[in-house]
Amino acid sequence: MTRLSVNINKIATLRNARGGNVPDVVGVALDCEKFGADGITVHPRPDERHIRRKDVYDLRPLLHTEFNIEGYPAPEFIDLVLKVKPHQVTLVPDSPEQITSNAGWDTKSNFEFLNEVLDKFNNAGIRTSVFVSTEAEMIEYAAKAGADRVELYTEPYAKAYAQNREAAVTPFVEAAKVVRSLGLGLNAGHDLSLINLNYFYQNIPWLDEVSIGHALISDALYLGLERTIQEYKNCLH
Ligand SMILES: CC(=O)[C@@H](O)[C@H](O)COP(=O)(O)O
Ligand SMILES: NCC(=O)COP(=O)(O)O
Repeated sequence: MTRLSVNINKIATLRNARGGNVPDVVGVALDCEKFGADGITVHPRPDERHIRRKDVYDLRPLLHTEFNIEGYPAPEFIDLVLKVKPHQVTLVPDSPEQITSNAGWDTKSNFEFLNEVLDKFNNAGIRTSVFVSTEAEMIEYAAKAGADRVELYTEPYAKAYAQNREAAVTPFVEAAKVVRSLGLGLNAGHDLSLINLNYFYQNIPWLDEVSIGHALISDALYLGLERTIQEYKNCLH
């Protein structure tokens, strides 16, 4: 079964546009679960432009499904994750000023750093995932550094899908085979949508999890949150 983790960053973006608590980030997360989400993903960025540290603490005791926290492992992030103890932490190589994630880790150059950080989370019993491109060497070094899973950065797939979906998915299928041969779990995310998700899944049915936010929350404006989550789940079988 491939699990759908709903990324609720964009709900926090909307809330932060005004000073109050509308929409209620925790309430929306609980509704995502009620409507069939298998997990909730957040990516607290250092400037708290969407998810705030407080949201992460508020969410933890109330969620019934898997909680995945993504981010760059700066000391404050490591401290937050170790205190909150989510089911999974996903390490992303973003610098603070980035608009959004735009690349996987160079796991070879950052091997010692990743190894040290992964050790901390592994010792705390938190499942670890490392955001990577489809390059086999990057996946191999993520495994050597101690990751339980990798998350394939799917923006290149999403961008190339309209032109030639078979060519778009091929490097991801090859990478997914490498991941499987190394005994790692497999996640994927970034710009997955109702347009491109089912084809990705059909080609890589051993995917453990997809995390989806931007397109899913945008679709919910038209379809409503409950129907949207059901439609994304329908893409995963
Ligand atoms: C790690 C990743 O792929 C991102 O998609 C990210 O979690 C989204 O972050 P923003 O919502 O800040 O663009
Ligand atoms: N890890 C990817 C994620 O959480 C959501 O990415 P996107 O769907 O907002 O592009």
